[in-house]
Amino acid sequence: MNKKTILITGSNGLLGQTLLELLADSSHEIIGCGKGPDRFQAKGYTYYSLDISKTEDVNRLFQKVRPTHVLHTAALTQVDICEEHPKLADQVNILGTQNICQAAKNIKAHLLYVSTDFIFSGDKGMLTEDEKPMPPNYYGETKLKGEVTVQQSNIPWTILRTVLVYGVVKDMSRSNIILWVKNNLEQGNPIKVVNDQWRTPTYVKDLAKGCLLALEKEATGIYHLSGKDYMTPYQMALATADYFKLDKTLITPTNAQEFKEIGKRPLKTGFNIQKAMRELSYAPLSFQEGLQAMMEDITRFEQHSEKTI
Ligand SMILES: NC(=O)C1=CN([C@@H]2O[C@H](COP(=O)(O)OP(=O)(O)OC[C@H]3O[C@@H](n4cnc5c(N)ncnc54)[C@H](OP(=O)(O)O)[C@@H]3O)[C@@H](O)[C@H]2O)C=CC1
Ligand SMILES: Cc1cn([C@H]2C[C@H](O)[C@@H](COP(=O)(O)OP(=O)(O)O[C@H]3O[C@@H](C)C(=O)[C@@H](O)[C@H]3O)O2)c(=O)[nH]c1=O
Repeated sequence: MNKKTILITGSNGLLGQTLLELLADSSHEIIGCGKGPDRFQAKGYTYYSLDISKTEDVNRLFQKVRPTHVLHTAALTQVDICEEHPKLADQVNILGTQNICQAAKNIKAHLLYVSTDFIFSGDKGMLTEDEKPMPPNYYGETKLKGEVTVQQSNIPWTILRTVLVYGVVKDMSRSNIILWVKNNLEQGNPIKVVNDQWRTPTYVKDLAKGCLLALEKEATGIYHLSGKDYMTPYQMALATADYFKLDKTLITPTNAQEFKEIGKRPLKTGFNIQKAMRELSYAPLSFQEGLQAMMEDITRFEQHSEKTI
């Protein structure tokens, strides 16, 4: 196998830290980069602080480490912040991706860009890769602009779209619905959860494995990498309560009409993952298996933190 130099942007994030964990014993050279200091703090990679919106910094790092493959996960992922602060979203998700694209082009690297179901309108679920994008919020618009930049880059490119990622890593920059449900129910807080949005929730390790399958196979084009169960957040919340043996009566169904979020969420998304299963041998866990795997991750972190106290 030819040795690769894999640079991961946003390596402090949920997906980024999971990738670093899966690549810990890789024979390739692994480069992590993110805003500020390294928050994963483990072995097996070299970390550089990099704000992707700083064009010169991006060029300097790429010229220094000369990655053969770039896994671009960095983004402003808080949908409501993107809606309220569009210029900040532009800086990170549009200019940042332009910077990564140009720097990758200068060294002829293979660019793999992680994108989202939020580029789609929400009129139709279980979407294939050729569905027409129509973003319902500003975050989705910026991620779609990133896709267009990548597709026009004239270097080997891969777009890896995913949906409602859940999981746990050492130091999280944002929560996710499963952790949010679990933590609220453990504290006895009543929660209202929408039952008219539809997703295929994705366990973060499945997503990371899918990204690495595409990278190893040098696959190009667009792939949908998500979970395989088509569910509402309300169903996810009930399943989470059942799994962690928490009080389901604290969960009340609501709908997107009543539950107002600043950035409009698409009603129906969810991905048809047949292409990734066929061409990448992608094989995600079921939601139940994902909860089990996440539980094991949480236990491992709790044991690790007891050791380090
Ligand atoms: N989470 C989800 O449900 C979904 C995510 N995606 C996509 O997957 C990718 C990874 O998401 P996920 O890991 O969940 O999100 P996270 O928010 O956990 O990770 C994103 C990372 O990007 C970093 N980042 C933000 N701005 C910059 C910047 N200017 N320069 C460098 N790094 C920056 C963040 O830094 P910091 O930690 O300092 O904030 C964070 O570590 C994203 O591209 C997202 O659009 C797609 C669909 C669903
Ligand atoms: C906080 C909250 C969320 N929800 C529902 C609404 C929403 O559909 C779902 C997820 O909640 P959030 O709004 O936190 O997640 P959201 O910002 O919708 O997550 C998105 O993140 C970006 C990065 C993506 O790319 C998307 O694929 C998607 O995963 O849970 C409730 O029903 N009640 C609540 O109180």
